[in-house]
Amino acid sequence: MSDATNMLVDGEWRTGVRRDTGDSGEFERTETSFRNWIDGSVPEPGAEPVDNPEFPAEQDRYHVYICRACPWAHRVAMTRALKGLDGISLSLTRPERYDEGWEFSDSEPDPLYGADYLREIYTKADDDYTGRVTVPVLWDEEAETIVNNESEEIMRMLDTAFEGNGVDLWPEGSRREVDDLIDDVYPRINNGVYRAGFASTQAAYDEAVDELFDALDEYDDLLADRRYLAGDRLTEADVAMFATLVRFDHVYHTHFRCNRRGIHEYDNLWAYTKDLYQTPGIADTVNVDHITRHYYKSHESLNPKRLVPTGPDIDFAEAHDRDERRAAPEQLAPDATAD
Ligand SMILES: N[C@@H](CCC(=O)N[C@@H](CS)C(=O)NCC(=O)O)C(=O)O
Repeated sequence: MSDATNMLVDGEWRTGVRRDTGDSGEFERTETSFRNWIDGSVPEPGAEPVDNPEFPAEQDRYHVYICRACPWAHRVAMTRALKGLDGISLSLTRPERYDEGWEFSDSEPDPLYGADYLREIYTKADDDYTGRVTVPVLWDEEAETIVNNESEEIMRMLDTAFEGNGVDLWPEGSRREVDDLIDDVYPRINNGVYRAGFASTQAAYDEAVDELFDALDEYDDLLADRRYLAGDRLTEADVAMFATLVRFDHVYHTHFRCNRRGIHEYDNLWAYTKDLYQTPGIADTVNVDHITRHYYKSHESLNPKRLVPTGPDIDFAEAHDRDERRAAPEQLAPDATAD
């Protein structure tokens, strides 16, 4: 079985490139390709800080390209905001992605090079590049190259290599637990919705949906007596989880057919989603209009008429009851980062 994608091949943009995806009808995500680390990053619990003078940890040297619709890019935008890394600049692609891939718009032009398409940023880094042109991208303005385009690694770099004026999302003492949570949430929930949405056989879809809702039920239970996934501190695991939960009812429920329940129908997951949304710095990173426009307009195979549904009528800013599960005091008031 194969499916078509648009990508760079030897630095040239190609549409409709066939990719093998296996016989089972299961969606398989391809690897990303720029995997450098900023000097001083700590990639894993117990690891020595990375020694890489090529990419020093100077905030004003770096830029992140994201799309507000993308859940992987969203983790990076949230980490930047919560950690208070104002020095790292950020810019947006337009939400829709058609045959030309991610585009910049007149209202949000590329601030560095005035590029029309994100693929120009990839070929500036490597004029022979073969691969998908994805967000997020961590760009080094001085070396004029992509440092890394893997969200989990960028999140970890922002958290460990740079001094921000906000909160530490990977606290000593819970690092292993946070990584175990991220490793559990990724296949079952973050990528679980995609496995359901892009399944191409009934069996693959059924299995993906069962696994997804088993995981959601489990996390709803876990959040009954703890404010955040790792206890009473907000961590990278919450950032990763929130990126999927905040998209769920508007997009994954309908577009990816994850419609057994909405997040607003879970007591704890819904209150938790509102709690995180209302954490200073987060709401500015959420753009429901970009989220809905992206998914419903960009995946022609799932939604050929590209109509954007108008519901559901839910409000992330409404009251929740989780305040009494207090966070550690130093985590309560990060300086929100405007972007
Ligand atoms: N592994 C990457 C995945 C990023 C990713 O798949 N981003 C999507 C948007 S949600 C994208 O840019 N897709 C473009 C494409 O596949 O051509 C990460 O987590 O950073």
